[in-house]
Amino acid sequence: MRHLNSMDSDFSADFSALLQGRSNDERSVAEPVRAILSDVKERGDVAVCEYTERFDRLALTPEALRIDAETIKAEAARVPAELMDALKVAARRIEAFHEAQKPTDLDFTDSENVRLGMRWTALDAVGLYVPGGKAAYPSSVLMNALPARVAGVKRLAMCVPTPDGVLNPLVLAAAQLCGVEEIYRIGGAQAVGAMAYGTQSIAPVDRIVGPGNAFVAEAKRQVFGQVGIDSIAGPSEVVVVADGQNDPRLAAVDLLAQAEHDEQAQAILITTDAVFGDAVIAAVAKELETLPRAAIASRSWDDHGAVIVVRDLDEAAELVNRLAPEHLEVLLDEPRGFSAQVRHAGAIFLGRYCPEAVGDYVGGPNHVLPTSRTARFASGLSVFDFIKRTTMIETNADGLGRIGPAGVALAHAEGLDAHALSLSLRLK
Ligand SMILES: NC(=O)C1=CN([C@@H]2O[C@H](COP(=O)(O)OP(=O)(O)OC[C@H]3O[C@@H](n4cnc5c(N)ncnc54)[C@H](O)[C@@H]3O)[C@@H](O)[C@H]2O)C=CC1
Ligand SMILES: N[C@@H](Cc1c[nH]c[nH+]1)C(=O)O
Ligand SMILES: [Zn+2]
Repeated sequence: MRHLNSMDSDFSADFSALLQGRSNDERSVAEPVRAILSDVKERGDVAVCEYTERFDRLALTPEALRIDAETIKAEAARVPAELMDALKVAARRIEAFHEAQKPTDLDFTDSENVRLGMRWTALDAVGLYVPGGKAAYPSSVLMNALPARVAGVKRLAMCVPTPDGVLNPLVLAAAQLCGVEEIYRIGGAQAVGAMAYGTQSIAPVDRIVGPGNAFVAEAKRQVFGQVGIDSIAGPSEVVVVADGQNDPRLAAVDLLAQAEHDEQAQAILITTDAVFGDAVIAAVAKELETLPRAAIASRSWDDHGAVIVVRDLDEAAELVNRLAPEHLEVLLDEPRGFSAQVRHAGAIFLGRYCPEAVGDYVGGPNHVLPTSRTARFASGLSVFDFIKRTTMIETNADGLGRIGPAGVALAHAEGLDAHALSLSLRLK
């Protein structure tokens, strides 16, 4: 864990090193991912099966890649009723929030008698990546599938790794709840490749969405162009901004809630109170003594964690904007003023009673969010990832008569005479 203080003379260099640190890690998986993707592209199912045996310790044949309907039903039926109820609470809230995002089409006739429009159409086929290497993510099934359903996508194909062949009943129950029936028990770069290029038994999709570890995130980056992707949603990150008026244990568990996802996850505390910062560091160490996933969380905290002491909240906001974190928690009495200064963050959690875990499960907004500072230009998963725009122009002799001459002039200026003729021959 790095312990920085903005008043120190070497702060600027240390902070830059913190910004740089994780992107170096990410680049290291680019080559292995490239090799896996090209192998899957070339050899299809056979390659997918081989990588699944190697990385998930599961021997498969092409016929067994897909989880059959009977198995889905039987596994989902094992989920206790209380857990099913919890899933439904989450699903209801996620669905309602995404329903509210649906945009309206444009259709109007302007003053020059030209009718203009823009209409939204759902994608035909989408691949949903649900992570499952170090933890199972039923919540990510909901976050992926519900916006796609709300958007009206026809075909939803889902990939979820099943290490050692162990199926997660709640993951399958969540898929069933969302009406997802085409599910493959594969993960990692090989699953992304299979959905992007298609194999003998998996038809290609038009866009791949969903979170995953560094291999999954890099694979999505590399298949972009062949298919669309949502964003780079890699190993989780949180920045917690807190004054000294918080319980150090609460800030500590918020940081660990992120660290326990992955050794590559990143949790950063920014505080105006140095004594509080020290108390949080001690509280993290104490929690790690008993946390079941301490092995993962302590690697993440040691390698990528940071506590940054700043002069004031304005400086905190500046650093948050440079970090462009996936998640930002604002543990202040008046969080709105602070959050108004933040331009770059995937999702913001406001107030002392709104930890990020609210958004991971039951808040409503999506938890599939841009990582590695990509929140500078990217956004979390939403209905917009499952729809696309088509623009429309309709006019008649009158409308063309009004706007056509300017088009003819521009066509001549570009030296494109057929363009000019195409307009001028229609002008009276
Ligand atoms: N940014 C976001 O919105 C979210 C991110 N996450 C992140 O998703 C990730 C989930 O990670 P995992 O549990 O690992 O599941 P995962 O499903 O993303 O990755 C497991 C797969 O990684 C591949 N893999 C593992 N080691 C490999 C190696 N040495 N070479 C090639 N491939 C390898 C395997 O194929 C395996 O199937 C975490 O980092 C978590 O923070 C989770 C939810 C939301
Ligand atoms: N924290 C994860 C999401 C999550 C799923 N389950 C628990 N947490 C992320 O958004 O990166
Ligand atoms: Zn989480």
